[in-house]
Amino acid sequence: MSGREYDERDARVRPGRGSRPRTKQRPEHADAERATVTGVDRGRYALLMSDGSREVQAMKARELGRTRVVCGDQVDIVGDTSGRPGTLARIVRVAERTTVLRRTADDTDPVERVIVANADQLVVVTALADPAPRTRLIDRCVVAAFDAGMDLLLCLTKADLAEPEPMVAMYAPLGVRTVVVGRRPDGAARAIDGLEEVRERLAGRLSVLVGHSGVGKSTLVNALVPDADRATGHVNDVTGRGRHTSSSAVALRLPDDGGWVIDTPGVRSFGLAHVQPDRILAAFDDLADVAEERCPRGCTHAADAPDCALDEWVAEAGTEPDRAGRETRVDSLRRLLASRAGESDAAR
Ligand SMILES: Nc1nc2c(ncn2[C@@H]2O[C@H](COP(=O)(O)OP(=O)(O)OP(=O)(O)O)[C@@H](O)[C@H]2O)c(=O)[nH]1
Repeated sequence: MSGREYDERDARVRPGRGSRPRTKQRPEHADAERATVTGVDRGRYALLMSDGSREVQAMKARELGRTRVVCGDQVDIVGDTSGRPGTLARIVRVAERTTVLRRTADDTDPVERVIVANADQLVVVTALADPAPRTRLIDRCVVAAFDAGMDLLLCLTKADLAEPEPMVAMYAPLGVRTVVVGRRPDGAARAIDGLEEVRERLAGRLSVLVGHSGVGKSTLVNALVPDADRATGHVNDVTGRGRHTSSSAVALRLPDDGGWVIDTPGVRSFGLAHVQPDRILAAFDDLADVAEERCPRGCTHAADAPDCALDEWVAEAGTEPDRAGRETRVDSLRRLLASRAGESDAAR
């Protein structure tokens, strides 16, 4: 027996579930380090530390709940950030995104999901021939880029097979910048004319590449990033889950600090259902003014819209070149409005 009296210090209280004090504040993780997401595969993330020092594999911390983490995201990580084989860090924060690009909803997944974050340029790769250019994807990309606040670059490939002028002329009225590449006559696999200009356009930016199968996107990526096969942000075999699936996005760093490209294999278009037609019209400020002042209420501005003032505006042009210029602008707007509505090339 001790010589002192019992007091509350002697009472051992085991708090029940309900009374356990819970921190309302999430832990701050002041020691977290910043990294860029370069690849995603079923709950595992490939990251590159912001200082470029090492690649790290990570998983999402539980506290992030259902927050999606996508390629291009800036994240804060804790835990084992050594990047040594077999280690997994934890992602505890996702930085606010400057832009998001959404994949189109499809039959297997009716939800439009964010697939890339923080990209500032959308590069639509289109062959001038073999396969013949299809404008629908380009038009949809123009809308997606405008809506996401990204620049659009049209990269025309296979210039050795067809002249680029008609395509360049078609997109110039929309303010779309174009680069043209093609295989050199000597035919060497990685010898591509125009590659330097592409590099200049990509320098210092985070660009997303999109294109139909067979347009030469892989050829371009391999020429830009000579070790692309190794440099892909694939998730390694920490868990035996294997490589990224072919449809997930992968971020690649261009040599000599030349920027980043995100390749989106299997992603052929982007969701536009959330883009309001007014937002598309707003991209054409001259037409938006006319529409606001003179179109009937609820006008769709489509080619078959009754009393759409844009047709009058074209007819009013004083000179022939002026008229042709106005007509091209109106046609472009209508093409984009139709592409948002999901009309096919054939339907138009
Ligand atoms: N003539 C010519 N052929 C090219 C050029 N670039 C690529 N090709 C060929 O076009 C075919 C398709 O090229 P890829 O780079 O595999 O095309 P991709 O867009 O990556 O296609 P997927 O892998 O299906 O997504 C290949 O046979 C290439 O050799 C070019 O500039 N000129």
